[in-house]
Amino acid sequence: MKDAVIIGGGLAGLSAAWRLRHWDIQVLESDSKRVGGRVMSEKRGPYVMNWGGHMYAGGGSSTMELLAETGTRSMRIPGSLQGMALNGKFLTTGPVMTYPFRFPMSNKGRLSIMKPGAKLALDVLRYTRAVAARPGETPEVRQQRIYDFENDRTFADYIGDLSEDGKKFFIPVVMRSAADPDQLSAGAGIGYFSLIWNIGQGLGRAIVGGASTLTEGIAQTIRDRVELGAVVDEVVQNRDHVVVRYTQNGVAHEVKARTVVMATPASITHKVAVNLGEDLREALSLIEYGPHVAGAFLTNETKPMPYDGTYGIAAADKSFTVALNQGSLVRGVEKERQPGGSMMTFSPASMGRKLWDVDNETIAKTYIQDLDDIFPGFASIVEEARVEKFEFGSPYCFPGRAKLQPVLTRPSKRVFLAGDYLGTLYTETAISSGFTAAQEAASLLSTEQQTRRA
Ligand SMILES: Cc1cc2nc3c(=O)[nH]c(=O)nc-3n(C[C@H](O)[C@H](O)[C@H](O)COP(=O)(O)OP(=O)(O)OC[C@H]3O[C@@H](n4cnc5c(N)ncnc54)[C@H](O)[C@@H]3O)c2cc1C
Repeated sequence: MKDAVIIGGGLAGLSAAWRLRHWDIQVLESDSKRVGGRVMSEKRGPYVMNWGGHMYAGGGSSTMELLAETGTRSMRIPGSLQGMALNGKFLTTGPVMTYPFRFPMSNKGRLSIMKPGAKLALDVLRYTRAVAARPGETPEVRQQRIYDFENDRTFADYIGDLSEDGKKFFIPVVMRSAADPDQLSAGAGIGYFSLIWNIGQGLGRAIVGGASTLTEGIAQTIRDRVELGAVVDEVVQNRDHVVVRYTQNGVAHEVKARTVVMATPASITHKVAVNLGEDLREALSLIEYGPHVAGAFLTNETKPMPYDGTYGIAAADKSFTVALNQGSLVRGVEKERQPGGSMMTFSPASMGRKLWDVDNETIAKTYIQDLDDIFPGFASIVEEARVEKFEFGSPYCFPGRAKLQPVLTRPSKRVFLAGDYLGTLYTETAISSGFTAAQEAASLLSTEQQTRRA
């Protein structure tokens, strides 16, 4: 019997595995080629091509703890996070509040942005005050308050009708959540503006050598205990052990464990963990994810580019909502501009759904064309391009999500849940929930070990 079986080799599962590595563990990952899940990057010389999570939490976070424990280096993301391309102009500096006056636009268009902009600015202040950490409270209490903020209506209901210019300005920001404005809660939408306008607060670091350095590094440490291509079909919790059934290379397997960490997306956990409490299984079935389609482009320019010095570039009227200059990480440490670069684009929510059935090569061409519209000449410098699709791109906070949180996070017996759907900070939630699940499993294992010895 294993001490712990960890199901899912994404960031949550690997964080749990890392903390449980001194026990007799096994990690079961359905992908037959790689661990990492929605963390996916590949190195190309000094550059990194990236398709998944790219911005990580800083000081005081579980992410920083994991990076320190695993000896993984990170850096503050260099470059502006507030680039924006609209109506043929690219802005990258100055307060975002001044952008409506600096983009080419009719006065009527500008005026139509002012009213929702002012309303949002006030509510961002209210949000920032409401969600600030309070002395003595646990992270769980704060998390519940974040979910509770304006959780009774959608962002579309909150913001009301927007002009065409207003839509270009506000909707791409909200859609980065992987939800459309009529799916996302008003509070989560306001939270996104708080994140963007307060620039980098929360997630502002990058992993040196690419995000997969972290996930592959952990997998390497526990390599003989990671099973790839192992699709878990059923998890049954019993009084003193858990039975895990999985299929690998067409062969059915069964493994017994004292504890299990379920670090799969919520809908898979719902399907597989067949005898968790009914209310918990129902809560799992209600979690919503939006898709992400992501493109990565390695470039071979030999001269400075207009986006040097900018990391995040919001785009309106394009096939992606945001372009992320991965080359910025090299720019931030070089003395002289070196040749080459790396760009990432992504299309969340309905934009991703629109591209879902289009073949990846065509999507890559569309992305390149759109990047070329913003940065003329871009198409001629692309050396390598690849698109990846993520069905469970990101979980998002919808109206009513807040009331599921107590059920999802209540203490369990032997099956402990982990994954980004348990909170609102994506990779940071994945890691912290992995740590919590590992701690609960280790605590039970230690108690039972002492009982057996006694
Ligand atoms: C394009 C994109 C950009 C993003 N950008 C950011 C960002 O900048 N910052 C940020 O913080 N977050 C970002 N995210 C989100 C972030 O990547 C995720 O929050 C995080 O990686 C989730 O980790 P996880 O372990 O919870 O889930 P996953 O990574 O989904 O891991 C779950 C694992 O379970 C495996 N699995 C599924 N079913 C089974 C089964 N039946 N049996 C065994 N294994 C199974 C999967 O293959 C997967 O490896 C982004 C995501 C995408 C797609």
